Amino acid sequence: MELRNKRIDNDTFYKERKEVLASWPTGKDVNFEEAVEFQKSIPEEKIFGRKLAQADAEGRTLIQPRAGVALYTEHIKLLQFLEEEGGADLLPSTVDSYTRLNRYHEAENGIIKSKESGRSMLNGFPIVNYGTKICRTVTSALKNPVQVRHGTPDARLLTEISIAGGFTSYEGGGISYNIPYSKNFSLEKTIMYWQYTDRLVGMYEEAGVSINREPFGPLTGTLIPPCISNAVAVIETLLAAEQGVKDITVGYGQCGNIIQDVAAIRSLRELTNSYLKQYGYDDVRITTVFHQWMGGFPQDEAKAFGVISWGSATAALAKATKVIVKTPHEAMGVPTKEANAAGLRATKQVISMLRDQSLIDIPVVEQESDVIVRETKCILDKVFELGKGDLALGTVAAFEAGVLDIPFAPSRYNAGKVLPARDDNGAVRILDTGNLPFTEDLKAFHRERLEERSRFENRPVSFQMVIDDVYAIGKGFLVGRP
Ligand SMILES: CCC[C@H]1O[C@@H](n2cnc3c(N)ncnc32)[C@H](O)[C@@H]1O
Repeated sequence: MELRNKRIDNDTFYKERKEVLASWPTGKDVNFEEAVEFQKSIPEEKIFGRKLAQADAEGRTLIQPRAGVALYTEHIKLLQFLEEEGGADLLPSTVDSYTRLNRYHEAENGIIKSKESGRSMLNGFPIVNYGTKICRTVTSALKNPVQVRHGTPDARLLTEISIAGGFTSYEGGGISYNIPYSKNFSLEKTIMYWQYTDRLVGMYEEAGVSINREPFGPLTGTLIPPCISNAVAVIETLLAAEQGVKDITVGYGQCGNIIQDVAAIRSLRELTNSYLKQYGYDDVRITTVFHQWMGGFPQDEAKAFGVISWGSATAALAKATKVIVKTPHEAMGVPTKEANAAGLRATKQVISMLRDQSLIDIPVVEQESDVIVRETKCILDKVFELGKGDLALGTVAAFEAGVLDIPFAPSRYNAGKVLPARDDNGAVRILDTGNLPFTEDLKAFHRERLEERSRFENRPVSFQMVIDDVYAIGKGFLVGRP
């Protein structure tokens, strides 16, 4: 089948579905009609998109951790602890790395070794190996809505089992789970794989079951200019809407300058809604998610709580619908349930204290947001032009041309020409725009902001600034001063 941004027809979908469900034994337990009935039996308060919509209407920010362990009995205890002791409003199931690479045999071994050793030998929850029934045991044991979080380029089987298993939200996208995660995965292939995922979600929607979708906002999580992550979020939203998805949460990873971060969320919401309207998708509900600091974390737990609280404050002041919470064990690895719950409580404390304040309409945020909107439009207009109106084709062509270019991404399909660096206030600017289709005034804006830093630091604008900014985090700073 040729790549096109066109709704997959039923015959093509069902033919592909046969292969997908046959790719691991647990696929045979998935029955669409039965799964629709199961999803319809899930109580209202556990439908992910409903809880997001309610919070968004009330201007509240919900808190959600990442969490996943190998043994499903332990995974239930972990998630119950996070909602009881952590106060999580929304729950995850973070999938292990083997499953993300479709290496289910190794995930199986991980489960066996975890049983033998009594500890989790996987860095997440192996949904495909457990299958529909055990996933339903997990999702039914919890009070709050549960979302599948992962990083899977080919997530077709994972989607089937996740939704049949009672999860009501699903993260990822054909760009955001490929370019920042993989070296050799063809972008054309992963966009098509994720059109399958979104078509399946569309079919559940048409059967009366609403599943929330969440493109992965932070990308490589390292100095990503908001216009680039916003462009990817809008593209994945439009591709999903074409397949019938109706409930989407667009996301962004904290960069560190609070004005820019608030403006990023404001512009992301504005851009996503305006492009959906422009392309005729009038019935898609949009919410936003802010990811707490995705860069390196201090080992010292007190300092880690400082970073967590700073991200919580930014999420609240940006009026993000949801914030993804880090833990004081971030520098060490998979957190204990106690550390994970502590991160949640610290976050909720700050979110609650700031719930009556907002920075989204202050002039400096509006100005920054306008710049991000203009930059993102330059990129998206070029993407459509390269695709001669077809967004999927335009996306592949845009990466080939470096019109879409994600800093520090491992993928060989990524040009890697764009070089970000922080300005004197720590906002992420673009030192080398590579082939980004910016207007001259936008290029001048970035140059001026970096020259301001150069004057302050008495050194030329150079690649050294990029290196210093990457290393600054480990030293507890944002701007890498000489
Ligand atoms: C792109 C997401 C990276 C983040 O995802 C966290 N993460 C990964 N796996 C788990 C897990 N099994 N439990 C709790 N957090 C987890 C990492 O710490 C990192 O912050």
